[in-house]
Amino acid sequence: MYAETEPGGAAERTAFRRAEKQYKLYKPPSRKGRSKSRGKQAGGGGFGGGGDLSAVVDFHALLAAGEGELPAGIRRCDRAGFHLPVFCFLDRPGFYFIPGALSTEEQCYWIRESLKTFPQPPNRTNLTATYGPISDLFIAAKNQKILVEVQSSNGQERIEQNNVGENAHPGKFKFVDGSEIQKEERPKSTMAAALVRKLRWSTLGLQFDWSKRNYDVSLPHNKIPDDLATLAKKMAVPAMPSGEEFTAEAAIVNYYGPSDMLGGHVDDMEADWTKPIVSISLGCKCIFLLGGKTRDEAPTPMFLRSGDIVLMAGEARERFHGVPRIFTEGDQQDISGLVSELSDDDDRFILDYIHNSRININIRQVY
Ligand SMILES: O=C(O)CCC(=O)C(=O)O
Ligand SMILES: [Fe+2]
Repeated sequence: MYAETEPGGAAERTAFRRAEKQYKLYKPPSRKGRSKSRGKQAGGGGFGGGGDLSAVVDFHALLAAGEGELPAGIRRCDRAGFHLPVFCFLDRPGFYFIPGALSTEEQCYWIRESLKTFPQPPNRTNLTATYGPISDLFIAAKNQKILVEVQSSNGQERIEQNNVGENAHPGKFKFVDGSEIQKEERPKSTMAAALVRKLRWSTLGLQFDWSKRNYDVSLPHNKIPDDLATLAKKMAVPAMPSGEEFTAEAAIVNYYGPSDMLGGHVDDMEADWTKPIVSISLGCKCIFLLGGKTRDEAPTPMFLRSGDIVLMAGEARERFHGVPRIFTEGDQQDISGLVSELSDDDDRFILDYIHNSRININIRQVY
């Protein structure tokens, strides 16, 4: 999603790139090997290397261990009046980690919203450039619809309108039932379920323009949903300048499949860096790298799990960060709470999706 700016060949020249590569290529050890390394996971800062996860900071383990057991460089920075435990790094001011900030029920709610509501026009997604605005993608996927091109680029109708049913939308593509058209009549067609899998991002509120790497205020947009804005305001408190309140104006929702990663980048398109980015993790566990102001500085790796919230404000806004690895295999996802909460038949599609996916909602005050 974030363009790789370094030319080919530069991939491993920096400490950040090396860490990215090492974690991206990490393979879980065999069961025997895994039991040997158990208990080594709550390491301190810095990238230990060696192809294992022993250097990855595990804030859930630190929370369980209690305050006396914190590794050097990590401390609690709970805020009076803020009801959740907060961790931070002594040498990374402006970065805050709130483990387990959301209940399982809240996580399920935001996963549903991320799949059903957030990709709805006028919000744009990575699919918009190819297919135009797509309405009700999630419902279409549940109903096994197919998206077909109904008008070729030269303007000719490909399919008679009366075949299309009620799901027509204004672009050149429409959802149809598989039974409604012959295979040979589908010059360009994709299962709606496959398109849900191809979702990589959606943008809420002020629309971010990835090609210009800036907000395009001329694009039509809805304001951030009230409940998301309220959540962000509440969770931003530990990182806010005292006496000020966070106003959610834009959000990027990232959807990660099994081998997806987010390359190291800095989010610098918002005017006031004293306000945090409020970043919510949902679904499969991942490794998050928090680096320095250049890629030469070795990043600190940490696990992000479903329900964790990270805040990046002030100096932390200038730090490279990224997600080199999500854990979709076997027992590594840490989504057992979600699995039991999503046991209704109605949630089957969501459960199938989240079994090997991660969603991140990061909310920003732009001005
Ligand atoms: O997925 C994440 O946790 C980080 C996302 C991020 O850094 C971004 O969208 O700018
Ligand atoms: Fe970011």
